[in-house]
Amino acid sequence: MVVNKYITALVEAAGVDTVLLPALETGIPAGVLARLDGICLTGSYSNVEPHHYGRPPLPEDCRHDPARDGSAFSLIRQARELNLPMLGICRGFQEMNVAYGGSLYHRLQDRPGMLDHREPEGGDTNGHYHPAHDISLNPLGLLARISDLHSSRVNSLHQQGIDRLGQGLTADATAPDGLIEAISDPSLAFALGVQWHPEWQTRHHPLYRAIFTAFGEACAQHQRRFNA
Ligand SMILES: N[C@@H](CCC(=O)NCCCC(=O)O)C(=O)O
Repeated sequence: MVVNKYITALVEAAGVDTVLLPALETGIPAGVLARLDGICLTGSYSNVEPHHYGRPPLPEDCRHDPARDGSAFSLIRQARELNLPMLGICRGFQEMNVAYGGSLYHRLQDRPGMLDHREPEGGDTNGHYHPAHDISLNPLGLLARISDLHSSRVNSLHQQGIDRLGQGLTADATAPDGLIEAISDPSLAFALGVQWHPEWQTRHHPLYRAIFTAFGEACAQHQRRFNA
């Protein structure tokens, strides 16, 4: 399943048609991605299983999704091989970092000096996706290039976060507590991951809209080069 806000942002702000791929623990079969022009890895309340980054299991009450892990890591590997545009959001951002050999912190709110990055308790959905903390953008990163911004304020709905940055990734933005909030792979045409949720009401957030617009442009360029 996918929450409709992702589809709305992809159609309205990226201008792309969408297909949903299944979560398969054995991964997405080779050849599927050659027929696509980009992939968007969405958020999920489940967590990447720590054995993927060499850490002990999380507590029993933490939600896992091995099928999602299997699909995501096969999609990221194939997208890198094909230089297929890739946008990772929240869990998708974390999957990208792990796929590049990075690792994750768990329960950021329990770590000294770290902000509580979870969504506010109670309230309505709009409140959950309200801007929660500032980010500083790396002027050399993809995010700064596509948004022309030095800083912004973003929503926050997560308790895991990047510990070790994956090999070959650039840290494109950081939170006030130093947590990496955006990553990119400069060796690919377009590979961007963000810890927050830019799919939420892209019409009202120029940074969020710029992310999807740039992703859509990268997909269109890929189609012109490879699938015309
Ligand atoms: N489980 C991870 C990732 C959290 C995440 O993706 N949250 C958003 C889910 C709802 C949505 O898609 O908006 C973590 O806790 O860090």
